Amino acid sequence: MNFETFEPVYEAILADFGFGRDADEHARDVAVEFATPFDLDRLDDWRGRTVAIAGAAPSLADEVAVAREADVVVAASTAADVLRDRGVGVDCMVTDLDKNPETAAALTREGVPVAAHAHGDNVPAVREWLPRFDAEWTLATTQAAPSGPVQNPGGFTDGDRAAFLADHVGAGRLTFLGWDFDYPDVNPMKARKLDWAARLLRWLERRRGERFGILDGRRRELDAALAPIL
Ligand SMILES: Nc1ncnc2c1ncn2[C@@H]1O[C@H](COP(=O)(O)OP(=O)(O)OP(=O)(O)O)[C@@H](O)[C@H]1O
Ligand SMILES: Nc1nc2c(c(=O)[nH]1)N=C(CO)CN2
Repeated sequence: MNFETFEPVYEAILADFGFGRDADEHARDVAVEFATPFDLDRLDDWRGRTVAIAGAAPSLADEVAVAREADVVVAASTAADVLRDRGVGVDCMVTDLDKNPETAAALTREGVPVAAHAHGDNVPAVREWLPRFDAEWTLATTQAAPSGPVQNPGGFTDGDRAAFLADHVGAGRLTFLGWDFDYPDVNPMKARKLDWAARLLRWLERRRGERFGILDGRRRELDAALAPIL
């Protein structure tokens, strides 16, 4: 997805959370200082393949078979640790550097691509961690307009950004593990972020002409939320 397509939804997210676009742009500009270009053609082997998108819901531990069956595994944030602890290799990690940046740094040094996200509320983490990553294996991302080496393939939370990245590089089928939109033990901010993750995934499945099972029973409500935006 390009930024022009993503922008109306981005604007709606900013308005809903009260986040500032200028703060996101500042974060992006900080990331530009540390990032080097990452050619997405390097993810060419995802094209047409089954890509598993691992979220970090507690259910993840019981669903690792979905990852084992996929051709490519993309892990959001702490999902990378859960999968690796269970012997499942991760082909890419997507993170905004807020929980397990050590894992992300280690993955880059192992030659695993990490999509590291800069946004208005994580500038200190961007400054601290991007220099510790192996730049060759780091894809710097923004939710604002792309600039220089910092790209925006679409999405908002770590998990849905993983799905948008897979879509962007031509994934054939997306499968999901570790997603639980009803998980009760999340704070109100996290719950709102998960609401947006669900809306973004609904938008993505509509664009792809696909059906993501994790959205079953929610499509009417999600379409109603998306209608005024799209
Ligand atoms: N029940 C759930 N609890 C937490 N994350 C979930 C859940 N269901 C799906 N996810 C997805 O898993 C991703 C990783 O979650 P985790 O809690 O490890 O990271 P996070 O760094 O807090 O994520 P974010 O900053 O994107 O909210 C989330 O971004 C979300 O897209
Ligand atoms: N400005 C801002 N942007 C974000 C934030 C956040 O807390 N603040 N959290 C995200 C994923 O959790 C993604 N983007």
